[in-house]
Amino acid sequence: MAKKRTKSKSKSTTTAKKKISLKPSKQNKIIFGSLLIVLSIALVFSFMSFYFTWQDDQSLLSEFANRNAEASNLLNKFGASVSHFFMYQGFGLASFVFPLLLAITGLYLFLGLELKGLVGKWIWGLIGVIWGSIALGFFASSYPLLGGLIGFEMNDFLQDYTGKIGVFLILLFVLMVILVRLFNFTPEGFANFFKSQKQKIKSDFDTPSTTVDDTINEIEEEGSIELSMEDSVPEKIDTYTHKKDIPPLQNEAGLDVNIPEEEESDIDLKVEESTVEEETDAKAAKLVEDFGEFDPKLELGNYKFPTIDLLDAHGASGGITINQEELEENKNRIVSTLKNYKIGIAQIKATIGPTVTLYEIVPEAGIRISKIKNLEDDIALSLAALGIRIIAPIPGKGTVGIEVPNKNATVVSMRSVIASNKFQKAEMELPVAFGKTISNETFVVDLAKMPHMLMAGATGQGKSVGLNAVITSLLYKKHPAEVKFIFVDPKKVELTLYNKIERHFLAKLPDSDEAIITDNAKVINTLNSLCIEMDNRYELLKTAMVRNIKEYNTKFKARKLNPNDGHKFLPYIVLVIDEFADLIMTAGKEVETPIARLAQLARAIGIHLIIATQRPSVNVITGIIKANFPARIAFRVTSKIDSRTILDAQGADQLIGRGDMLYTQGNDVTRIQCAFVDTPEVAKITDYIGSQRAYPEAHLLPEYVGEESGTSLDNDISDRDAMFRDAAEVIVIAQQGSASLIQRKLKLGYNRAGRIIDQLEAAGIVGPFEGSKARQVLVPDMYALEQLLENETK
Ligand SMILES: Nc1ncnc2c1ncn2[C@@H]1O[C@H](COP(=O)(O)OP(=O)(O)OP(=O)(O)O)[C@@H](O)[C@H]1O
Repeated sequence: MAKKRTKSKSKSTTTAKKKISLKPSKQNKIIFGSLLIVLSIALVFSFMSFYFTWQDDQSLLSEFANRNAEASNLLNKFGASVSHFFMYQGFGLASFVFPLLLAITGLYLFLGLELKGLVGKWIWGLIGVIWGSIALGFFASSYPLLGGLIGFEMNDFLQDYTGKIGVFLILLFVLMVILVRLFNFTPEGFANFFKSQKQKIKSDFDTPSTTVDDTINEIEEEGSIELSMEDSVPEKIDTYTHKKDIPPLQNEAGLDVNIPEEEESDIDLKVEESTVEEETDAKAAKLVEDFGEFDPKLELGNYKFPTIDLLDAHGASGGITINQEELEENKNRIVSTLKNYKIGIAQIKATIGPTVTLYEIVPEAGIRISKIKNLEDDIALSLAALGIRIIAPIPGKGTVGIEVPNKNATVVSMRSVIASNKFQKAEMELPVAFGKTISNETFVVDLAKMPHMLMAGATGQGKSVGLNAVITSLLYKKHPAEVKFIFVDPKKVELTLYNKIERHFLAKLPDSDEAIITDNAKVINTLNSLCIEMDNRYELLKTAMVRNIKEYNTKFKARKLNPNDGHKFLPYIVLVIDEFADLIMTAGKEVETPIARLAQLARAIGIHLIIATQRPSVNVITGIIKANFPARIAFRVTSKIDSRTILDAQGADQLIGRGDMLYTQGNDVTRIQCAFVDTPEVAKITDYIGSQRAYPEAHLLPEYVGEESGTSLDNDISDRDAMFRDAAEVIVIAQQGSASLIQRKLKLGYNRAGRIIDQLEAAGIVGPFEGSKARQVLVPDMYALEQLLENETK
């Protein structure tokens, strides 16, 4: 029953809604507008004749129903009654405002203008009516017809409380409010108005016919003129052209008839500009109305995101296992250890995390935190546990933190972090769920904001798992149309699983067979191709007049960017490089330069880099790389120096391994237990995605013709570098084909030496590029070189 009632109720509300939303048709608007205009004319006639006939008609007022009774008013009994109501019993002469308001409303309807602007007019009109009737009641109290009954009574009422002077002042104040708010009255404008009037009159006398040019000159001489509004001109503009939203027009509308031509054309220009923009907007709106917003996911519209049951719970029931005894024991050890160093504790608090428990200590008054900091190593030694980290003080808290590993660490499963509310509800571009913090909160960050990530850790400490956690997070949240990965995997085994999702999620060079890059030489081409992609994307952003990929894609989805002009939906590109050390050792500058370039510039256009390395030494993580990777992750490393290299702080050497990691993005260092995702789980996910309908091929990156590809080498003797012969000699004597040797011996720049090496290759003096090794020298000695060069010139 109750259900029925609510049903019927909701039905009635929907029909009511429907009724409300029914817009009057254009015809109805015209009819209603005409009715109001006619009514206003009738009122004007009635009101005007009322002043001549009211005495005659007064006796007839009660005989409205009597058909034979005839009134003297121009509109007979109707006119007499309405006028009596408005003029006599109402507001007197001020009632003329009503037909004016009716006429304006009628015109708005008739011309089909937006009715929003009417509200203000009615409010100001009613204020004007009340003010007018009171003012007339006050100034013409002996002619009560002028102020009407309301004017007379209100005036009387006010005078009883404030006296004549009070009423006068109130009227003056309200007049001021009306002038200032409605007519933008300012003292300067007032003065200027009189000044210009005076000058006009003067010039009228001096030169009877003033040209438009003269007026312009006058105005220019006076500089910028702030003019007060002049009676009905702005109103006219408002009512008939509805160009209220162009302030300059309104302000200058106060000018007399001699508005300088240029000013007018200036205004016209502005109007045109806005209409052009409006036009494109309107076009886009029309397209959106017809076809809906552009949906990049449409091509794979049936794509199903991986389900949570593809991931294992890894035995974790969700709770953390730490017993009270262990807590108590650790507390006692901390207290007694600190006591040995004469550090009293006022308070101690424990926060239990998945792998470590944080004991927060408030030292007794008078104990310096620096003392605890100095004793860091001794305390760690006394507590005799692996993986103790002391944070003195905890930033922003003023307490000292001691992190002690739990005896039984809890595995944080990827399943639990993916299922967490925080990840599911994350409104991020590229959400990454790393794991859980020490306070057992799921740690989710936006890769798009990082914007690049550096990951380091000794072998076997959880780097590959960490990389998989990042990739899995993105696979669970993003559609294949929104993100593309490029994987560089010199170890050839870690990322091969992702081959199955090549046509969904991977990007590759047009000429390559494998999407996952295992060959270091190909990395250089890919990086350079990414640089080209970056430049192309910047160009697109520039033409679209937006600042970043998010704005660009929003604009593209709203169909404001024409695909015929080269615009397209841009997916995010995530470049993942495992074993970066290996890469930098073999290719050096050749990878460092494009990586640094990408890291510096690619954030706005949606290219993000994730670099992982086993060896976080300074020659791998160079200054230029470090400076451009603000987000760093350290798994356990073997030395304090490595920790400093990666985090600019120590602590990574004190981690306990197995996914225990430190994350920093600036100053704060957060300890996190990385989520665990096993290879079989990744296989299940990639199988699940791979079995679905895919794009015809992987996302193609722009083509890049590498300098080392050999195809571009031409053996043009006249084009050779001046130092070519010297370089050849150096190489042959040393029997070592490296550009750096030429650089050193001949004191040349890197680029020039590289060019010379190319020319030497083309001349057959050195062999092709071989990655980490120096090039083979094909000429055994100086004699052979002489002969080779001589033969060339013949
Ligand atoms: N988050 C984690 N939770 C639990 N155990 C983990 C976690 N991360 C890694 N492990 C354990 O550590 C082992 C090694 O991890 P992983 O293969 O990721 O190390 P790695 O740093 O990539 O090593 P390498 O550099 O040799 O590839 C895993 O097989 C797993 O048993």
